[in-house]
Amino acid sequence: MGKRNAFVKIELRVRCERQAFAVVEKLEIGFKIVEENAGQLSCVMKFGGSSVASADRMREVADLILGFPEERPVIVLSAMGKTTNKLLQGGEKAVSCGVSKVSAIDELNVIKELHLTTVDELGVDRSIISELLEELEQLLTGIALMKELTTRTKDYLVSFGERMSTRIFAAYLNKIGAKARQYDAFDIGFITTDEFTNADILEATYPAVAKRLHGDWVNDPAIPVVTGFLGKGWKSCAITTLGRGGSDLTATTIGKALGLREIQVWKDVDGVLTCDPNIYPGAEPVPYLTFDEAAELAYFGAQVLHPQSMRPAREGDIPVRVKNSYKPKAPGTLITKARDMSEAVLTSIVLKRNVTMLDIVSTRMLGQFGFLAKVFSIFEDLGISVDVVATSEVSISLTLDPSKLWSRDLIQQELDHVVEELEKIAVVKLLQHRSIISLIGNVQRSSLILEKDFPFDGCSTLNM
Ligand SMILES: Nc1ncnc2c1ncn2[C@@H]1O[C@H](COP(=O)(O)OP(=O)(O)O)[C@@H](O)[C@H]1O
Ligand SMILES: N[C@@H](CC(=O)OP(=O)(O)O)C(=O)O
Repeated sequence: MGKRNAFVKIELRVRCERQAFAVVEKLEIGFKIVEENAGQLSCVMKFGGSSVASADRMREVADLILGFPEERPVIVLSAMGKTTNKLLQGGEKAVSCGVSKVSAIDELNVIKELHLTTVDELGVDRSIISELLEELEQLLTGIALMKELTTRTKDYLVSFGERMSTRIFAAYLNKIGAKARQYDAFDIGFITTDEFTNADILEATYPAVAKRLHGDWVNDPAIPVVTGFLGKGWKSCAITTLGRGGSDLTATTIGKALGLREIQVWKDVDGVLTCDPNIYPGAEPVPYLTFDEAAELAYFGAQVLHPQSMRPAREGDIPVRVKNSYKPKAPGTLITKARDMSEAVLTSIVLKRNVTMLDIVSTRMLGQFGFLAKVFSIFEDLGISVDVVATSEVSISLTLDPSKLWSRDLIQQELDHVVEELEKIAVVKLLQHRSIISLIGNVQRSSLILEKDFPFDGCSTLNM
């Protein structure tokens, strides 16, 4: 089958969104085409908000990228600094401030100031973001008029951060003579579920993104600068986001889509550390991790990586390197499929806060079968995912996974509903605002880890 025909077929499938993710064999054609041309775009470099927080930082990041002339990277950027938080805070204020006060919202003015100053300091044209800034103010006015901020509107609102940072950075690269092209992820095939604020990437994304980025590169090579964090809902066709920190997932998705050699995520720390440096400043970099370890770590609360971001990298078997954009020479952390575990004992300690716990006890079920099945079918019916579970014959203690919700807190209404349903079969105790401390270590040596961390006098040696 000719290359062109193959792409036409894939495009038809992508357009027909309802069927798109069911046609796995078509994806293979897409990957083969990319493989034929391997060696062109070589890696992904993702820079988080702290790495592109100002004009100076953008200059440094540009120097860093151009300091690897042998690479032909795809660049993925987050919003500048704390822009996403500011957009959300601005949106919340707009709900209650009244239409006439929108232009005075502090957060709107801070965002305008930051982006216009950056544009001016980098010497690029203000016109690349002026329309977006106007559209942002109009959106906030719309929110003020409606007096509501839905999750769909939230996603549209926060998209301005990445849409502006990528436009500014691509314009700057062009200005200094490194030909670059800006892309909005939602326009190049990032197709997601319609779960606003926490959408999942659908399979149809991979061939669509590969086709667009690879096709443009072959026709007219220019460094692609892609918005992290954003997608397009497959039913709604509206802008979606991949959950907080979702630009890591954008990067690994592009890495897999194009079958690239390496995915680099550049942060403001020396890689993945032994624990959160905000809790223990003595945390040290972990040189090597497996995809599974990194996924566990992210899932159980290490803010450094998006919980879903390891999946595409693992599926594509593409190494992920976590590096410090402030200290590019630091070795960082290399995440791969396997590593030498012979010396590994305890790799990292992770804290997950604001966890909701349920103690479910039913003595009526003693000696009966089906208790666990009944409990879990309630969670299934209510669409709530369970995190950690400990069971005995008549009781279950479990924690609920808050990661599917923007605020990382289950909303009270949902909890009341769960408890109401469970109380039909058991006595239920709800414990909120708990924490989980997870030890990510070598499972083969778990007894040694427990012996060292929890000596039998009952005193934990954990120092957190
Ligand atoms: N185990 C950990 N290792 C490294 N950083 C961690 C860890 N746990 C929490 N962090 C925090 O994660 C931050 C980096 O993640 P994030 O802010 O999402 O980066 P970026 O915005 O640059 O992508 C660090 O500044 C650090 O404060
Ligand atoms: N800007 C988004 C997406 C993101 O990935 O950001 P960062 O890379 O700065 O964590 C957020 O703040 O969630």
